[in-house]
Amino acid sequence: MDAVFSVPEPRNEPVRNYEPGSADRERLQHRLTELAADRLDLSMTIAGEQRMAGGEAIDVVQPHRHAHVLGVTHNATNSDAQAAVTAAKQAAPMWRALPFEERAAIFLRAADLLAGPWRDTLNAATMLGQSKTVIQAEIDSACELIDFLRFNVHFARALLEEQPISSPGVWNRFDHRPLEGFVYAITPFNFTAIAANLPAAPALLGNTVVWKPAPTQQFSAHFTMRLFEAAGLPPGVINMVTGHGVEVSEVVLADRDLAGIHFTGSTKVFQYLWRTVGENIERYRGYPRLVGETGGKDFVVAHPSADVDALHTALIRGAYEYQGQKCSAASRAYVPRSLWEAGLRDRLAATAESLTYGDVTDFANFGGAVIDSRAFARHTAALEMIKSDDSCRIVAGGTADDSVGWFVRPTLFECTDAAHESFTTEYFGPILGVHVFADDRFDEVVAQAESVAPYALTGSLFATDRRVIDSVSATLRYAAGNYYINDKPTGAVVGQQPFGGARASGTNDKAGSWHNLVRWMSPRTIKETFVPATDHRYPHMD
Ligand SMILES: NC(=O)c1ccc[n+]([C@@H]2O[C@H](COP(=O)([O-])OP(=O)(O)OC[C@H]3O[C@@H](n4cnc5c(N)ncnc54)[C@H](O)[C@@H]3O)[C@@H](O)[C@H]2O)c1
Ligand SMILES: N[C@@H](CCC=O)C(=O)O
Repeated sequence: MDAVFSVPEPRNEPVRNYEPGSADRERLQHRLTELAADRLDLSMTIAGEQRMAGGEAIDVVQPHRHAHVLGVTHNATNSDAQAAVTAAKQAAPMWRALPFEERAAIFLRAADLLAGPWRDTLNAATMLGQSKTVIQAEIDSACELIDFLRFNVHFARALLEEQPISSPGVWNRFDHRPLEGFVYAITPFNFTAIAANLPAAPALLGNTVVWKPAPTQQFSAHFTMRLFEAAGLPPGVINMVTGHGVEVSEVVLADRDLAGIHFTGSTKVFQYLWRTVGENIERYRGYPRLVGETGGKDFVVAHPSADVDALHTALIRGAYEYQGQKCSAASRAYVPRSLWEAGLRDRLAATAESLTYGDVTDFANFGGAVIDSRAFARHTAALEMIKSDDSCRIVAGGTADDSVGWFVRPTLFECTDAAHESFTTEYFGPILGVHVFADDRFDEVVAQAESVAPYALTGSLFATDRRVIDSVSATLRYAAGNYYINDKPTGAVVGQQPFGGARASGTNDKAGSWHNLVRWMSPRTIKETFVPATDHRYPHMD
């Protein structure tokens, strides 16, 4: 077709409420029951074929009811990884030859399928497999993923329009090529939307992908792959391998055609990937693009002028929604003594104690369980360390119970030592430390908070004094890639608050924005001269 297409204008997908008695709630409950009754084979998908990986079996369970197995997956072996790499390379010429509009249509169709008939499936799978409440699943596996798919098309279309200027007699053009080779997408357990976006964004731009989801997210990843297929994604474009990834990386990171890594997860794993790519650098055809969004130690700083009601809600939601398992979760707060002792401490403690964590299929619960036994052990160790340290004092929670599910109570503790390891280490659970300071030490506390942790992902300032907002925002300019004024540090919306952090938190390539998409293109500059020179001499030579 000869046309310069425009693409549909994206709008953020409205969040549904699932109130008691609503049709949305009834349908979702039905799907929850259906999915919980199954025990799926959670296979790989390579060149469009589903087959079980060759390594040891891994049970995928409900974290809030760990005896309930949702499905079984297997660790991918070296030869499974090799098959996925081969499939990605074989599909590349077909996929990159397809016009952008055809590729975009597949992802726009996936968005519409997810907004409609697939919504309950992805939400139910995310609730059961990752222990998200209905609202946490809805903002992730429905709205954020729909937004990623639609906004990526919009931003990619704008990037394709970027063209150089031309002088008389010459036509200069950019050919926005996909990368030469394949992309390795490695994704975390905690967001179904991130897991889907990491392979989808490079694929939209014409790259083929080897995708390795987290085993603890494999249940919703399985349905995500089916969604892409239902939308018309050709075989081999996204090849999903299962398991822990160690053997997959042995093959993928050594492959000459590795063109990029799209990673979200812990800082430690990203540093391993970066280091290994560095060690292998002479093997590759080019320089692999390394995009990684990683851990955080996200802060809330309160000024004495802060609105206490807003601060209270932001701390509770920011720290305890999804059991503190958002990379953006508030895990350290700095609160002036005047606010703390005038009632904020008691109020926060009472609210934290009142939060119910339980089976997420009971819609009355505020939260579920932490993801697995490894996370549970990390949190219980942190709680023991905090309890045994004289500079810290538990104000609420502090207990955990893994008899039915991996439950860690919402925990609030005070710590007099603002450099304590609990203010620098990411635990990734519902554990919030508060450093209470004399009001006249505010500037000193902000300066210390700015760089005490190695991360720079999200952070919030609560203040009503405009001069304070101005000066603190300047001091904290590099302390967070997503910085909030009078709001919680979680809940970024695609297109509105492009997400990502710097320092140890990642490469800050802002998922769901053109900043990220541009990493998956390798422009070729074309100069065409209409009437080329026919004499090699210059006028000054006459
Ligand atoms: N900055 C962000 O946008 C963002 C978003 C979500 C999560 N996170 C971070 O992710 C972490 C939690 O997620 P997680 O527990 O899934 O992280 P993780 O680092 O343990 O795992 C991430 C992925 O890497 C895989 N992996 C581990 N070793 C590997 C290897 N050698 N080769 C290939 N793959 C390998 C895992 O199986 C998983 O798929 C937290 O640190 C959190 O802050 C960051
Ligand atoms: N984008 C999400 C966090 C993603 C990481 O887990 C938020 O803003 O809360």
